[in-house]
Formats: sequence, structure tokens, C-alpha cells
Amino acid sequence: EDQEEAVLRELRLFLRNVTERLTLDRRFKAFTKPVDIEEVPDYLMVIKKPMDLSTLLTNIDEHKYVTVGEFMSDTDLIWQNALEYNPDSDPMDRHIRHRACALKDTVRAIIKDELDEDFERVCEEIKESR
Ligand SMILES: CC(=O)c1nc(NC(=O)[C@H]2CNCCN2)sc1-c1cc(O)cc(O)c1
Repeated sequence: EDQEEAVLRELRLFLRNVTERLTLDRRFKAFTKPVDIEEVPDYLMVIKKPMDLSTLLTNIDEHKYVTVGEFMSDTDLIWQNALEYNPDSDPMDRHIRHRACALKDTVRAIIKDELDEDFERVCEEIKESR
């Protein structure tokens, strides 16, 4: 049990580090906080599962993620929501879509470069055992 807690603590440290780096990247400013429903009243009519970088951090602290895969599902929501809410040729739509695609590629590159496959396998084993 203590060994498992040590693995999940290391997972949380890794996920916090990744999330902090994304939050500091100016390209992803639009994704750092929940979309303000006062400013964008139709947002929740289009987007059923909002997600943002600050919510990722809260989820990490609340031990929501037992694997990197679960974390990736929520980071995917951020850029998928942006593509869905910004489908048009409007310059602002295109601008946000470019940043959404940059977020997708940046997260995948970080995970590919910095996540040890064996570590993720141990996390998956812990998840299956629960
Ligand atoms: C994150 C997101 O998906 C988002 N999309 C936008 N799209 C538009 O404004 C397009 C929609 N089509 C018509 C022309 N305007 S603004 C915006 C946003 C940006 C922020 O800096 C903070 C924030 O909370 C939300």
C-alpha cells in the first residue's frame, strides 16, 4: 500500500509539473481558466464537458487521476472543446483552433519524451487493482 501511494504521489508531481508548464505558456492563455459563462452565455449549450488547465490542477490535488491516460483524456477535452466551439473561418475561430492544435501536440510531445512506459504500466496495474 505504501509503495502504491509512493507511485501515485510521483504521478501527481509529474502531472502538476506538466500542467504548470502549459499554464505558463502564453499560447495557452485562453485555456487557463474555465470559460466565463457571463461573457460567453452560449458556451454550455455547445460544450457539454468544459475543461481548463486550472481545473486539471484541482483534479490532480483531489487525486482524480490514477494514470496518465486519465489525465490525457481531460487535456484532450480542452483542445477538443476549443475546436468544437470555433469551427468557422472567422479569424478568431482560426486563431483559437491553431492554439488548440498546439496544445494537443505539446501535451503529446511532453508525455512521449518524459513519461516512462514502465511507470505508466505500474499506474495502470494500480488502477485495475482498485
Ligand atoms: C477558449 C475558447 O474556446 C474561446 N473561444 C473563443 N471563440 C471566439 O471568441 C469566437 C467564436 N466564434 C465567433 C467569433 N469569436 S473565445 C475563447 C476564450 C478566450 C479566452 O481568452 C478566454 C476564454 O474563457 C474563452
